[in-house]
Amino acid sequence: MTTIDFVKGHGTQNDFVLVPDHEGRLDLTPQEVTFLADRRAGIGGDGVIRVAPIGAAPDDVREQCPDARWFMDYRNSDGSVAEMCGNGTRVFARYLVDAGLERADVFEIATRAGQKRITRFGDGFATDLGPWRLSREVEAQERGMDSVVQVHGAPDPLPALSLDLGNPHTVVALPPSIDLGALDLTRAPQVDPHPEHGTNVEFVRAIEHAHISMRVHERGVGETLSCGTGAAAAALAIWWWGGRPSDQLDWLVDVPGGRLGVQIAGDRVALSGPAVLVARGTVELPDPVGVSDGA
Ligand SMILES: N[C@@H](CCC[C@H](N)C(=O)O)C(=O)O
Repeated sequence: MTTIDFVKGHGTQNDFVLVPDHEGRLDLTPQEVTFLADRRAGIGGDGVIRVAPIGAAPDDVREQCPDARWFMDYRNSDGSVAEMCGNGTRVFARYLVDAGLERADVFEIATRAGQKRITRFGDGFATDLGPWRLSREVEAQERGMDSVVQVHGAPDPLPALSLDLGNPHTVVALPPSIDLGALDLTRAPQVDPHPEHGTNVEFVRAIEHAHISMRVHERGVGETLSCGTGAAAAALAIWWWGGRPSDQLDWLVDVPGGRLGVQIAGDRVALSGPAVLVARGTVELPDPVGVSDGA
């Protein structure tokens, strides 16, 4: 039986189990991740974040992140690895600062989607998510959409735009006839064409100038109460469809778990919002499947 420390935190109720691994010795298996993320049998979270020193990161991550001291090793609750997690970067930053591992107001962290700059911001942190791009540039420019999404609660497939923020997103602007709250996201929306590596799907309703609300179905998780990269993708898609107005670069994105800020700067985008740690303790990891102590 292996006992490990954990810290529980969230950013706008996108919640994570953080696993401090300051020596870089842990290698969490998918089964251990699903156990930690399990809300009944384990601790519970949308994702699991191992806090590892940069020296313990994969070679390609270390090469891309020359100024980072800590690696955010992010996994979805189903045990899959994701390249990026926007809310996760802010909760990871909260952990590093509270633990005294980072003392500056601005510092870099390493992710599988490259180095991200963190800045202290109000009661939370802002993350420069870096460059974003349309996943299928040519078609999207011509038609403003590149796929369709079928979701329970909408009678017909809805046009959508795919964006890459280090991880994949598909954004749907809901027509006025469909209530955002009426969508059934207990089942995964069907995206056509189906992205090879899956996608996070955001459903968006405009509220007013540069202010939207959103629900999300996350790849590897299900519906979550917030998604940071998803909020950035949603603001970017609405901005794109609106003709990229130069006076609409600072966005508010309301999610079921709170409110996020998104700042667009050309081909880069930043995310800001609160990040809190709420609990800490120790947990015994279950024995690996098929291994018993012989008792
Ligand atoms: N909640 C995250 C995104 C987490 C990863 C995502 N589920 C994926 O598989 O890409 C965020 O705040 O960005």
